[in-house]
Amino acid sequence: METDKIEEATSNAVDIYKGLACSPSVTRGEISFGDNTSLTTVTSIWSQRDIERSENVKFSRSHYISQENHIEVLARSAPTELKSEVWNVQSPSGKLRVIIRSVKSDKQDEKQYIEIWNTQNKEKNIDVKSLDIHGKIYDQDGHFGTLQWSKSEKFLLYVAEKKQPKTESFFEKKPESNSDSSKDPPLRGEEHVFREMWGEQFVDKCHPVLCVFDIEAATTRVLDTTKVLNTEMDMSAGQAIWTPGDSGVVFVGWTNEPFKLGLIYCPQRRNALYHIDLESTTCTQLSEKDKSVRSPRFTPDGKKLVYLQNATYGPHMTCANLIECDWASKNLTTIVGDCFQGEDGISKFPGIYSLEFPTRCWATDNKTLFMSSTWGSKVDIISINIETKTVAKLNEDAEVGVWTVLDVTRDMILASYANPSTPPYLRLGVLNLKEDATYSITWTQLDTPSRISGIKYKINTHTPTGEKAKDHFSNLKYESILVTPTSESNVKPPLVVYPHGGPHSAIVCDFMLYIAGLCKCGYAVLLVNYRGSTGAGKDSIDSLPGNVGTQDVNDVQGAAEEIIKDGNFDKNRVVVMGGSHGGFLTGHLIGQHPKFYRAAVMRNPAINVASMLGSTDIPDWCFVEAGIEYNQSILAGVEDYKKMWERSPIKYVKDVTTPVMIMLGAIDLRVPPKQGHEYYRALKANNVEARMLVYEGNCHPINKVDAEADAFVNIVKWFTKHLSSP
Ligand SMILES: CSCC[C@H](NC=O)C(=O)N[C@@H](C)C(=O)N[C@@H](CO)C(=O)O
Repeated sequence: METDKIEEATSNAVDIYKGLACSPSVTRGEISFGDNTSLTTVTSIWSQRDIERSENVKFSRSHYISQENHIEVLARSAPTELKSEVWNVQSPSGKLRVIIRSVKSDKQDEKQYIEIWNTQNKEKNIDVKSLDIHGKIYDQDGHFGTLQWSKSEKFLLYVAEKKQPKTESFFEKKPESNSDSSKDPPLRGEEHVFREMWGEQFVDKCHPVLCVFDIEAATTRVLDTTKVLNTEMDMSAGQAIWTPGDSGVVFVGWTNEPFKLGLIYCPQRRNALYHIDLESTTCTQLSEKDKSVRSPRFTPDGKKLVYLQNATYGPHMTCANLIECDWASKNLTTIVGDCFQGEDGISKFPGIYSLEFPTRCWATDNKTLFMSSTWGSKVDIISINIETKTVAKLNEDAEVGVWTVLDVTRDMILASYANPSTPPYLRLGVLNLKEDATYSITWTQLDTPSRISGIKYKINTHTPTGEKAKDHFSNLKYESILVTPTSESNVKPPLVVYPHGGPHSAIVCDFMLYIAGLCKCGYAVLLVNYRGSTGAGKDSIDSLPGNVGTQDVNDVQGAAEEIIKDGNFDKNRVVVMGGSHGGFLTGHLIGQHPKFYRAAVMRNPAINVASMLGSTDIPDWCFVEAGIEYNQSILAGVEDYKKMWERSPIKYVKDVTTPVMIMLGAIDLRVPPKQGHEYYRALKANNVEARMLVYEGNCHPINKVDAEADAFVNIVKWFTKHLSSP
């Protein structure tokens, strides 16, 4: 009986996952205008899981739109699969396009090409290796990657790996003396020197440099950014943009010394904004010292430069400030500063929580920009007027979900919208300037949304109560999202409690494959944005470091007990799952509330912060979240290790009775797999049922198509097994 039930549930999970995995996500969108200004083209790039090929397939779509009186979709192109495109960027005039193509040979060695296309054909194709001046061109990695046309359309600006000298063994036969010794001789004995890279998922990114490609000459110049005023700066460069008139480049520079910390998901790394003049090659720092900056953008008239900034070190993601640099005077002004929740809760503007501005983000007024920003448990479109320093929310309250601004040009805005029951779809809007100098948007759906039936969701607001209100941040509110199956059955669905990772991130009302899948399998899912999550004010974020393992655990448990008290769920059919810091919280929840959860699943869990310190690419995280101020010269002492252990789930493993399934990415550099092994051994030592899955070739997210699919079905199987047993 029980086995049949498990088999049936597993088979059902496979079918449900296969169906939902076809939902594509949009990665880029661009509005363009042909010669005929009445015709507008929207080009979008999508990514879709292909389980049979076990890869994410990329494809493009086009919508052809008339906007005579209103926006009307005249035609849609069929999806076209994009093979091997790393970048695809149209020139400012629309007459040219550059594609960076990466082709793998049978021997799996990768070749890259710079392709220049006009509207008829491919004009140029350059083998990057033949330039012999830099390594691999960086992709759109969200931190370094850049590909920009100069306004003149004669040059390209991109980021590539710095060229490395050739190396050879000490024992290599020396060349004949008459051979050409002018070439750089290979360095002997350097083959095995450790080259520091930028951590998790950036293992091939060690030293990015800025490159300017002359299209006519088909030659590249690597910019020297080592001399900042009179100091020698060994830095990694990225996020580069042309200055007005193409006379220089503005870029973000990360110091490589004293050592590199993991960069992905960590926009608090110490860096600065620099300007290099292409004629004099002088390099000057634009931004304040000891800050973390990102996403520089010039106004269309070139008079102002804006960028996002927050404190360095400390919580890895926090409230960002919008800084304006007057280009003529280089004077800096804070346009939007830190925002706090205080007594008003999350209803008022909580501050800017975003990794970047859209590539094009300005209205034609040269002073209003549009961007997406996390606001509580959703993502809204906000406008920021840099003249009046005012912020406004653009999307209607009724549409609670995730709005992503993809492109803004000629007072048109392209965005995608999604929510837990609706995969992302495109909306094109016209910006309408109102009398109060703010904007409204008239939207047109470019596609009919493919809503998934049987799923409903709502946002709940929580305030710490009772025993859980003992900490001195108990005035701060926090949210959860309850995603529920809408089946007519009067059987109460089992509840999955799901704390997010980070901890300074947020789960938002997006379309999430696992959550939709669990819901279609009959589970309700409670996604908890505990205090310390982004999108709820800087005071909320600052409340958590030093209190992990208690405050966040109490918030998740408090939300779960509140929801169960409403009577819609059976308190004997509650399970818990989480990844990374969410796995950390899962361990705490089953250790501190041992009889509350029937089963648990952890993905790459942080188990023992003390033992993680020496092997993670984010040692700063171990200090900061344990409440210890960090800088890169700090060395942990006994008391530091004690504090880290005290805050870790391993401290409570002796009280765990809940069966646990651990899923590990074998090449995870963020939370090394040995963390999961440590917990697995401790559970087995205490005769607690434990199952461990190790996914070779997977990093911290475990998001390779086959691994992600396998993990989902194993999760459903694990929960079914332990909810079926008495
Ligand atoms: C975007 S939040 C994660 C930022 C944090 N980075 C630096 O400190 C981090 O990687 N934390 C992990 C321990 C973690 O919980 N990661 C989350 C979110 O990426 C996860 O679900 O993997």
